[in-house]
Amino acid sequence: MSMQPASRATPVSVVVRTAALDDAGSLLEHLPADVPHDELVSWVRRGDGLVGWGEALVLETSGPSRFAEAEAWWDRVRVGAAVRNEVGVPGSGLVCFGSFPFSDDSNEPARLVVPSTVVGRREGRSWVTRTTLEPQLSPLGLPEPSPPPDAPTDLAFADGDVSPSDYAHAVAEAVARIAAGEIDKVVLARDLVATSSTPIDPRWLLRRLAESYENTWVFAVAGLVGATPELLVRRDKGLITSRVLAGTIRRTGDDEADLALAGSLARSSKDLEEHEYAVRSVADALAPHSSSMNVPESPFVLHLPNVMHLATDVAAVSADDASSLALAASLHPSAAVGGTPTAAAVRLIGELEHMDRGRYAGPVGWMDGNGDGAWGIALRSGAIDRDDPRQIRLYAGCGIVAGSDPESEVAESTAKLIPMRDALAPDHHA
Ligand SMILES: C=C(O[C@@H]1C=C(C(=O)O)C=C[C@H]1O)C(=O)O
Repeated sequence: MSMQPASRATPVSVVVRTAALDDAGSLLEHLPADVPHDELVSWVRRGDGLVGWGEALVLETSGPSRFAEAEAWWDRVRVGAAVRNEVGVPGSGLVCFGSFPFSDDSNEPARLVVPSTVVGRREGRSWVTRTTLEPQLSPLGLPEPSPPPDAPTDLAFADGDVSPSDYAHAVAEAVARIAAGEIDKVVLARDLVATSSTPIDPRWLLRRLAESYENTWVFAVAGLVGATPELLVRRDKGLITSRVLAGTIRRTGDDEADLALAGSLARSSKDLEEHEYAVRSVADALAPHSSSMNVPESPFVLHLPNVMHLATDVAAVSADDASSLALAASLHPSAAVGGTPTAAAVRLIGELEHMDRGRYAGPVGWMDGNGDGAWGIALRSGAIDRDDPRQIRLYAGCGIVAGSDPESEVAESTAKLIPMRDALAPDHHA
């Protein structure tokens, strides 16, 4: 591992080799047991995506300039990299993974990492990439499969910095501020701490999440693990896409009742209004970087096992060379996790929320040497404690608008915690 200060002065040199594989099979099953858990990375959806491990290069950065510093660092790595890539699709060749704190003044740094090994799969093509600091004649095969991960043991949950009743109070105060005309929408979150008697293995969580949440991107970067249904931005050659979510309903478990609820969600003026704020914030941020854009007029209902969301897929044609990370930086924080208007909403979060979100609700994802990549919003996730990996902090938040009810928002946040709570639990099949 090597720490690189952010400066444009010198290219960072790495040697990158990508070779095609016949079929990578299940990506998550390649993650090895014998590397430090916080060095495992993942971005997987329905079997496609990238997993990786080991740290060829790492950057830590924080504060308001964290995105700009990450971009500058990536430019230096791109310039200095010697790449041999026989696959040539986005995500092959040089790749970094990253995860950024939500707030400019978080105590937690952003982490960017170029893994030593990445295994990728996209539309029937598979590959492996090795990155080293010196040219090396290392074999480009896959490691022997590791034994499967163990479940956490003796799991216990405790309130985090924001208890459910603290949360209800904060929501009530936010509703008052909205009624006073200070702001239109603010997203408030709370946390929950889970403790196991053994270190929590991200491989366990990733497999469990991927099994149940196929409509999500299952991610891990530096101990932040989750399954997000919300894609902040993807740049794939010239095409930019974003999946915006806002407006939520809890599922009952009864399919027929849930369908009726989905219908009411699609007609609810409170949810449609909340959704509209979120879509507009994304379309406005992408406009300067695109030549044409498609914003569907009305949202669809995205079904997840725990909740349903109003969802809109925005698509645009890239008009400049802004990288996927630069686009993510210009979109963050969208109204889905900040509020409207953005600056006032972020200030109100600082005033009412009483916790450090860390990397929850920040961009998480990957980028390749061409700037293509995908960045999700780190939702439905938890951060494994760096000093005590038996502990994980889970987060969930809700968009508060005029008419939001504190108790319903507590219940909605509880529903949003289900994916991680279930993923931590011992296997129900066993
Ligand atoms: C903030 C979260 O979710 C966001 C808030 C939503 C809402 O309030 O309806 C819906 C999806 C996400 O954009 C979270 O899951 O923690």
